[in-house]
Amino acid sequence: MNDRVTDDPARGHSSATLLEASRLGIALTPDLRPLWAGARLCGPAFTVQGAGGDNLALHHAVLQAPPRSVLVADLGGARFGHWGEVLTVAALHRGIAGLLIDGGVRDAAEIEALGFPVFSRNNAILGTRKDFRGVFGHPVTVGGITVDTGDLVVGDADGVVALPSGGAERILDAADARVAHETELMARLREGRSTLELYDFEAGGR
Ligand SMILES: O=C([O-])CC(=O)C(=O)O
Ligand SMILES: [Mg+2]
Repeated sequence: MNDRVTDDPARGHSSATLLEASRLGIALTPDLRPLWAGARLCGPAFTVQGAGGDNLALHHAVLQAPPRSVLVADLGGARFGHWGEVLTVAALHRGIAGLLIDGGVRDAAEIEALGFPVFSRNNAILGTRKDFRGVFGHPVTVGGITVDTGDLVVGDADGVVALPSGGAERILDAADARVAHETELMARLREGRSTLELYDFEAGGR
């Protein structure tokens, strides 16, 4: 294992592996996308209830979230630039691991250059009001899934999953087993076996 994986609260597993291993409905809508190619989001959630078109809650959240946490913010899907380069620099300085936002962000190129993982519903230029101070640490709904503070959020090129904090260890152990099994299967495929026989899809005699 390399250092990145050792350091990784999700043991380096992909969103797809974690979803399959969980056997739960923990996948957010595919409409929440990485802001830049190669972004990987991973860490315990710190939840933020904001108001669409208003980003004061995010300015406060950066100060309240613990280091290594992922800000998980419900901005109602609104098409505004709720987050940009300035907030990214502030978040990086405080050791925040990334942002998952049901709403819009801006400054995509600058955020990519800073290497800060952001997953959002849209990119939008329009600036925001600064009126609503936000509610923190309570369950929020993002991408159709309820996320609570402490849930393990993992996002990559395929999408985002949120593992309930109480079940995360079980899911990670199941993901380890799934990866080991698939590594074995792929070795058989390289020897010339087929997916149909290895998975026994047609055992019913169709
Ligand atoms: O308007 C804001 O507070 C968001 C923003 O542009 C930035 O973070 O650069
Ligand atoms: Mg800005």
